[in-house]
Amino acid sequence: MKLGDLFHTGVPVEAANIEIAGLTADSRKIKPGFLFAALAGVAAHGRDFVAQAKANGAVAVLSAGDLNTDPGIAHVVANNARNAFALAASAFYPKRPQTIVAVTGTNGKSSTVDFLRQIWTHAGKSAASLGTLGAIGPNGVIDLGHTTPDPAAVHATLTALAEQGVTHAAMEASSHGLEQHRVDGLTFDAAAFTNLTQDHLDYHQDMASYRDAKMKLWALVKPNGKAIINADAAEGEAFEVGAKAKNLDIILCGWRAPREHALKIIEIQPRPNAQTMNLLWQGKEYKVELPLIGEFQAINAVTAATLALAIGEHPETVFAGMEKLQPVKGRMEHIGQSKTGGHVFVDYAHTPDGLDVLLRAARPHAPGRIIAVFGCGGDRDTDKRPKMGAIAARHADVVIVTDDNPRGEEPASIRAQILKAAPNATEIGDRAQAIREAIAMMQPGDAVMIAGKGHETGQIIKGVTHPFSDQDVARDALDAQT
Ligand SMILES: CC(=O)N[C@H]1[C@@H](OP(=O)(O)OP(=O)(O)OC[C@H]2O[C@@H](n3ccc(=O)[nH]c3=O)[C@H](O)[C@@H]2O)O[C@H](CO)[C@@H](O)[C@@H]1O[C@H](C)C(=O)N[C@@H](C)C(=O)N[C@H](CCC(=O)O)C(=O)O
Ligand SMILES: Nc1ncnc2c1ncn2[C@@H]1O[C@H](COP(=O)(O)OP(=O)(O)OP(=O)(O)O)[C@@H](O)[C@H]1O
Ligand SMILES: N[C@H](CCC[C@H](N)C(=O)O)C(=O)O
Ligand SMILES: [Mg+2]
Repeated sequence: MKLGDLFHTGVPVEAANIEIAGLTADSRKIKPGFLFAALAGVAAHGRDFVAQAKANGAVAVLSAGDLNTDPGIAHVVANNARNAFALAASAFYPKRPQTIVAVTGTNGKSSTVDFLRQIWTHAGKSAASLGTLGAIGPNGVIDLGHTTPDPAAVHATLTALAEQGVTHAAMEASSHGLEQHRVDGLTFDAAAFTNLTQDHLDYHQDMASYRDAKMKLWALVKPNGKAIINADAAEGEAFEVGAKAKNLDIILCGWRAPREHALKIIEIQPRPNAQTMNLLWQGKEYKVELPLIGEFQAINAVTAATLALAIGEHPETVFAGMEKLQPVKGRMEHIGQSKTGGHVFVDYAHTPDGLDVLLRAARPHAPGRIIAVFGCGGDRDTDKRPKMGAIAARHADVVIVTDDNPRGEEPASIRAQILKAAPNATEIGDRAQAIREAIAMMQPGDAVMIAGKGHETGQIIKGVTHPFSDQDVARDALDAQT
């Protein structure tokens, strides 16, 4: 593709015909014939890597006009270089599934897009989900590295999925992704908002900026497209106001949804391995046997179903698909039963609200005690730590504070910040040891809730990822019981 075909403006006339073989914002990924997007970031500025990009074969560079020196290759200048990079990526990778929807919110995105992929697949569609768990399609999983990866990866992956025959894609839109224009260049048929509670205040200045970042999603929905909003969610009303301002067709879902133009939850009856739901859609009540536990997963399944209905799927097909839903890896995942009869679960709760919701969802499965094992990630929002400590102290009977991904921080210091609000908790830094001790102390009716790492297969300590799986450690501990 020619450089002139990638940008509306900013391409020097004499450079318009340069053949572009690929594009990236990472100088280390440049191959001969590539365009390098030199972007200003949090930790570095791409302009410092132009020389490396050229050495690797870059033939053109995109910037916001802030390179400070002449790059010596074709130079495209755009006011908003991140947006221009995303639009160029969408032009470079023009193929995509016919129907694309996005999900934003603090918690529940991965679960919702996974459930939607399953509902679509059940309805006979070739479907994919993209997000924290990778791009999952009929041909397997493509690792994405991020919940919402950079624009080149977003568009390349959608093109790869379209080439596999995928017609329906559901993707997570993280606040970082929206703020950094990672999904610009896409027009969604529908988008959903799950909830907004505290997270990522290390990156967004405050809750208002965090909310504004998520709200950017509405601007990427097609004119008169659908906005699905969880009516029970914190900040749901603000998102309704935002969607109205963009003239979107709002469809609410949840307990507090109205009876019209909404998917309303009438009743949920929890069972040991399932939940019976009564749902109201277009004046008709449907009884759905949802084979999942945890009310939050019922809410996410309802959000996914609303997206499918909004796009025009038949209600009978959608509700039948809900009855076939498989759990999502690392989301209230049942690992096994102890000899004493208690249950062990692995979950990805890594925010105050996530932990609160998880521990309350655990209660019906724990006639005995709830034993919580969790920590907090390093180089992330520090303000979450005491809040999560207090929530664990309030809702769990036994709290073990351990390490999550300490990353560049001192693990003991992260634990101390949690323990300040959970003074009766036990501190066991070694996560495997913490899980083993929790399982060893189980008595009849107890539930062990291992939170924070969910599907993750590694523990990041000082820049090195060590293989680690909560599931494997818990299974080994259960197997080793005498
Ligand atoms: C804060 C943040 O989101 N940072 C992401 C962002 O970095 P940045 O643009 O600030 O880049 P930077 O590191 O300052 O570097 C500036 C520029 O120089 C380039 N560079 C840098 C080094 C080099 O040798 N050559 C080079 O060209 C970089 O590619 C970048 O374009 O863009 C980079 C490239 O895509 C990401 O790797 C990086 O993710 C960091 C590592 C990260 O941890 N991000 C997490 C917090 C994140 O994005 N999470 C969200 C939300 C998760 C959720 O809650 O669901 C996600 O969507 O995954
Ligand atoms: N609807 C919900 N409301 C509150 N908490 C939820 C909800 N759904 C999931 N959670 C909690 O959040 C955790 C993460 O869920 P999930 O992976 O679906 O969210 P996510 O938004 O994709 O997270 P991330 O931002 O890390 O990608 C779950 O393991 C659970 O503890
Ligand atoms: N998307 C989240 C995931 C957090 C997972 C948790 N295990 C941690 O490392 O804090 C983040 O990158 O902030
Ligand atoms: Mg996710």
